[in-house]
Amino acid sequence: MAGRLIYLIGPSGSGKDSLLDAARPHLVERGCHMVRRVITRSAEAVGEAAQGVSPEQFAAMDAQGAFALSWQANGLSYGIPREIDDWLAAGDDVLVNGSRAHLAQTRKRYPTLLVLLLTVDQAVLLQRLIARGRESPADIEERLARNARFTAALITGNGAGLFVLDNSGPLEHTVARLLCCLDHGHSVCA
Ligand SMILES: Nc1ncnc2c1ncn2[C@@H]1O[C@H](COP(=O)(O)OP(=O)(O)O)[C@@H](O)[C@H]1O
Ligand SMILES: O=P(O)(O)OC[C@H]1O[C@H](OP(=O)(O)OP(=O)(O)O)[C@H](O)[C@@H]1O
Repeated sequence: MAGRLIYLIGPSGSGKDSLLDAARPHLVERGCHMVRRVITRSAEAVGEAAQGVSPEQFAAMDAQGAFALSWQANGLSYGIPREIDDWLAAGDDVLVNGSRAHLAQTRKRYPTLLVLLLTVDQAVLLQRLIARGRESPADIEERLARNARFTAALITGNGAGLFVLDNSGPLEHTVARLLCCLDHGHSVCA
């Protein structure tokens, strides 16, 4: 039986990378894979341990079929390596750091995917983006505007198969709720 694709989405700065890092040992324990994304962001940029490539390298990898999923956002290209399909075919769960804008296309390819929407209060989000110090003030403003366009529409329009995880509080609470959702389903873990 195919494994579950778990698609973690949420605004930049909501804590997706932090959550993945904190949950990693628990996910590994459950046999759930995580994958390093390929991003046209310099390797020096603070943040997740992504594989940084040039736009030309990304285009070449894409053309060779290196990605199960790929998208553009925030002036960058993102790729999810195709090895996730081998894990899913082997019956293993896979958790990926996804894109809200790409959700509809992802659903077409993986109709049974489980969507986890990480949310955080907009004021908290601003503080976290500033504290992270990765983006310029203009880029932060752009990310906040993008967030405002998405979150409400996602919650109202995509009820089925979409679990909301709030990360405005301590990260340990969010990790516990994530694991509860994966182990028992959302209704048990409200
Ligand atoms: N629950 C939390 N409480 C406090 N700070 C957090 C929490 N979750 C994440 N952060 C901080 O917020 C910033 C953005 O988190 P990050 O994981 O990079 O978000 P994303 O991957 O969604 O862009 C980081 O500086 C991180 O340390
Ligand atoms: O369509 P959206 O939901 O807005 O997502 C667009 C991209 O932005 C985020 O990456 P980003 O480069 O900001 O990395 P981060 O998540 O680590 O901040 C997210 O992981 C997506 O790759």
